[in-house]
Amino acid sequence: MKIALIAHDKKKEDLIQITQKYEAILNQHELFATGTTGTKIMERTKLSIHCFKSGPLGGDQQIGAKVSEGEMDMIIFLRDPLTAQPHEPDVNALIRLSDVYEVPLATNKSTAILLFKELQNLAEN
Ligand SMILES: O=C(CO)COP(=O)(O)O
Repeated sequence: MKIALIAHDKKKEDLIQITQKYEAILNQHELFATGTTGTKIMERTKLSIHCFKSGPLGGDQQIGAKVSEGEMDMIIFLRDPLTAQPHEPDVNALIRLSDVYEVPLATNKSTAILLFKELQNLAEN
């Protein structure tokens, strides 16, 4: 599967920790990320990730373009609901496109873990 990993700054540590925990299963998939998120995950895991631009510089839109082309199967987007983002329209556009194309998208850690567990189930069965 093609999986996008994105986290706002205050959620990056959470995303790093769950990617570490599920590294073995994520390693079997093709990973994408916004720039800073992907770089930080690669620093702390052995995962190989294709990094797009940083979110505020268009990375969310690049991932949205992949969704619209049928080139993204799952998105983990740990949003910070308590901090205003300068690129809020881009964030909303990506979430909207994931609904348009029915791409599973997790916006918090609990849902992300459920999706990663499902990846494990799919690999075992
Ligand atoms: O802002 C983001 C998503 O909206 C994340 O971008 P970075 O991974 O570049 O910090």
